[in-house]
Amino acid sequence: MGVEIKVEGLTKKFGSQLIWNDVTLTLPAGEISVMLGPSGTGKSVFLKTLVGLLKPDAGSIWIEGQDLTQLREHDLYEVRKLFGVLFQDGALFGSMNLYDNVAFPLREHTKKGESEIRNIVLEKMELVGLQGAEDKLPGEISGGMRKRAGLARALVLDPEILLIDEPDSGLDPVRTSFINQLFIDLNAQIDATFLIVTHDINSTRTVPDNIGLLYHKHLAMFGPREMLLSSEEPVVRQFLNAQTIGPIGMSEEKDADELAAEAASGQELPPLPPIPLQLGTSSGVPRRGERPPGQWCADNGVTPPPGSFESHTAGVPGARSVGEKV
Ligand SMILES: Nc1ncnc2c1ncn2[C@@H]1O[C@H](COP(=O)(O)OP(=O)(O)OP(=O)(O)O)[C@@H](O)[C@H]1O
Repeated sequence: MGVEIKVEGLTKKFGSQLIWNDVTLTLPAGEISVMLGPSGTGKSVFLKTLVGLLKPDAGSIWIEGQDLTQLREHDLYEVRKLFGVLFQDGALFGSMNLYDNVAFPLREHTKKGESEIRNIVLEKMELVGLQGAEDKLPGEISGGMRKRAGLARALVLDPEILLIDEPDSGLDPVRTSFINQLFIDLNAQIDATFLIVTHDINSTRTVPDNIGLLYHKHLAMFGPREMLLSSEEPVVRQFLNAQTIGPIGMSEEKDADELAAEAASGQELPPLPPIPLQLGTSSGVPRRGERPPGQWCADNGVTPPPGSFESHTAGVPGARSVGEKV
């Protein structure tokens, strides 16, 4: 399970507004990738394009030998079954209880009977820690529970690919850590390919196998976590370390005057912080994309910042970091 997604030269416009141009990347099968980018750079549009809800203006999306951008509506409908999508607010139907919300894709897309549906719904609700909440309405539960219910619904068709839009928006840091741990554990368990859009730097530094950054209408970089976290490329370095100094300004790109003033005042980017350990699964089973800490750096002749791979900063109790003794 878990399929590779190969994106080649993807371009999206709305009328004359270019959103991003010539995006090329491969989401490795069964791994967790994170997509970052300043607000408005088209991260959600990217997810919607991958799942075929929006049509790109150019480029290809290859999944299992088929280019999604060339499929007719009927074939696209079939390929969409490979995807589970978790939208920002869970996108639940307000008038349906959680059970019916989670059961919805099964009733809509399969011919399964109600007793089989019941088994699947209860299994997925348990997987996300929502057992006992079946009768609640979305309006009666917290934002974190709504996200978990949305996740349970995204899982009922056993997706090969999970697209997740800002799972941490509106969540406190503890709940963010719990949902991150849930993604890592699920990924190890169901072996789907994950793409998570987030603004949370802490999560980005510790959760994924790969990181991408959309900036100024293009993909600035995409690659293994250690590659991005050790990158000296100013945009990547500024974003991943949440700095104000660098090319990204309040309105996305600083103008020449702002950059000149920064240079004249002698402001420089602070040194790269240590690369944290990647978070492990809570059971201790290896992650799908697990590699020894520092391997990418060693393979590529990159000296990681001092103090790298000594600890992780966004763990939850009981969570094991890759490389930490169990
Ligand atoms: N259906 C649409 N029609 C026209 N313009 C759209 C449509 N959907 C998105 N846009 C525009 O595309 C741009 C990117 O939007 P998108 O929501 O993908 O950004 P984002 O990077 O996810 O932002 P944020 O981090 O704030 O959620 C915005 O300028 C938005 O107004």
